[in-house]
Amino acid sequence: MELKSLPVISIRNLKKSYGDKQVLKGINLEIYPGQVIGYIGPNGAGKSTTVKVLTGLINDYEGEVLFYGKNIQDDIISIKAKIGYVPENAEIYEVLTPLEYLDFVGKLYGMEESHIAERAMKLLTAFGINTNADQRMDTFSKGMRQKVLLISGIIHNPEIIILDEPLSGLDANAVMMVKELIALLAQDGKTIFYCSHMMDVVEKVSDRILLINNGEIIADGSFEELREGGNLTLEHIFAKLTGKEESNKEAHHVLDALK
Ligand SMILES: Nc1ncnc2c1ncn2[C@@H]1O[C@H](COP(=O)(O)OP(=O)(O)OP(=O)(O)O)[C@@H](O)[C@H]1O
Repeated sequence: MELKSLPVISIRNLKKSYGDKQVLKGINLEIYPGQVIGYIGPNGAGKSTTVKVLTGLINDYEGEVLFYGKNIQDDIISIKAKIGYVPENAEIYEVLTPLEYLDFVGKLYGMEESHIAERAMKLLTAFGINTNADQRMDTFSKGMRQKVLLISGIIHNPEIIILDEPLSGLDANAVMMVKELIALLAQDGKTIFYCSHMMDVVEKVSDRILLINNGEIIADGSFEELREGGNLTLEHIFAKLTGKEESNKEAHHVLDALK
């Protein structure tokens, strides 16, 4: 893995607890420009909690998080302007149209009004929903809403893009398009931090995969490195490293419980 210049993000001994439950147990990471990080782990492992720390939504943690060498706690406003964030289960203002919503988001990022409308229309066209630009989003399908959310995360052309399950609800064509888009954004020098349970997608789009389990990073490397010369899929590597190779047995237990 080629490491370029200074890290965009440095996480040092990050710990986070909810009450007396520690969910991040001392995470250390350096993330470099242009990297596509696939952040994977079982349900409840701590992925969304990490993302919330990185996006400034959680600030009662131990350890340090630096963006371009600056502590995020010291300069969260200017750091937020450089980040595009697509949250999992985001609330979207459904009574608005995509153009109204994107205008609102663009203004939050300090974009010029004329610039927002032009870029929003281009992005809506690229995602194939330009004909719905003036339609209220409470009439939208799940995938259409997800596309608007994705657009709202990149409309200000951020340097760092943080995606929490961005493909949820998207059809196969849109998934392919987003996969290609992630690769192009990375070629363009953007740094991408991407949480997902879709192992086949993570395997293809990430140049570095981080596996978190019980609040600790237990694997860090390219797909080839994690495979260690073997021919396992990422799904198998995930099961092996998280000690869940018995999904077959678990499925039988569920069925037994119904009898
Ligand atoms: N606001 C909260 N209050 C208390 N506990 C929380 C809170 N948010 C998350 N947790 C707990 O922290 C742990 C990590 O949750 P987190 O959402 O980070 O996991 P995740 O890896 O994103 O999981 P998933 O894959 O299911 O989305 C879980 O045990 C969860 O119950």
